[in-house]
Amino acid sequence: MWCSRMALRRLQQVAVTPLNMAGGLTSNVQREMSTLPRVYITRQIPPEGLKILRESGQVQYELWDSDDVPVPRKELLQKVKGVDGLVCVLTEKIDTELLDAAGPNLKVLSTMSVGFDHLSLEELKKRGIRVGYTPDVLTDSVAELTVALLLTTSRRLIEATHEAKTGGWGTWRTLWLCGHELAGSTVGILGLGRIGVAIAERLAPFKVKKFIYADVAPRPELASVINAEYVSFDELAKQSDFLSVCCALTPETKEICNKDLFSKMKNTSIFINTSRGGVVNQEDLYEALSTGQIAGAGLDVTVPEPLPTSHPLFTLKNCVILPHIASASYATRNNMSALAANNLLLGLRGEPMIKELKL
Ligand SMILES: O=C(O)[C@H](O)CO
Repeated sequence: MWCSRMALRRLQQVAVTPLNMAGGLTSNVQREMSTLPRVYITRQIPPEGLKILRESGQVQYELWDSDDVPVPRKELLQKVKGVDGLVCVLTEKIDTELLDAAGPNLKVLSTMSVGFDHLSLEELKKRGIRVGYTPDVLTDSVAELTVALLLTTSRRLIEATHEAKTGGWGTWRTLWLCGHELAGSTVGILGLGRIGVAIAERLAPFKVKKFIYADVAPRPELASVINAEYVSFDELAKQSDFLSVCCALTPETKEICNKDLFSKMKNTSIFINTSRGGVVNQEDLYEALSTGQIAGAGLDVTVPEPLPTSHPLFTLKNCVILPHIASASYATRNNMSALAANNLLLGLRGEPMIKELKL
């Protein structure tokens, strides 16, 4: 079964280019098209982006035509040889090995993600490769999911549906399945950016008493939108009833949420992470959750992804784990794919991209 599915995928992995889609072209047109910049797309991205590329007439592209399995590394290293542009998603490591395999033609990389921890920025910069990414278009979707995860965790919804379905629902009980409420609480944001602000804006109507945030430096403009107070990392841990992680994963933030942070949090606090799993030391989180150091955790991101079903975090009732779906709405994923396509085309034309990383 596995073999035949793999074989099918191989068959699906077709080159979709303006050339082979047009059919019956004159040799002049064919010659013209063969000089178009070559682009490899590492995933079957949502239709909006593909449509933009197809209708641009500006590139010839080939894609790994599956959304279910990532392109195998070996295949990827072959396919990128000599390309002018590359569209990737967050599962592909764009590192020295890959850039060497691509060679000197590669001018533009466009990732369909706001996160860029899968990219070796230094290498890209060294080689003068421009990089597009997809912030802003996913802010609403990520904020919405963060609120859903926070409420699911704090009000113990997964446990509750499980009890209801499996016979644990006896008489109405006074303290059964009690959780922690947002009204009157202090919400802390680690890393205040667009997404943190959007989360706070959505939580404010739940009668949150106070928003606080920690970051490398105060961000008065953003903070004023949600009336948030800048505090130290320690104060963030101590004061937050709900702590939402919104910072990017960088060498500085790697495992910044560890024993030290959890030990300072209240044992009634809820920890939420919708940024990157690498920001958290998962052994320390397990310890904090299993010993009651903190009340609960909601994670949309883990290390690794997928998190093996045998992972100890899955054994905990007070840990809600989602499979990295914060931006997963049809509208947002299409917008991300359109932005990634437009960034690529602009980059290949030598024009400013809509959203370009400053390297
Ligand atoms: O980096 C991103 O774009 C997100 O994690 C995907 O939703």
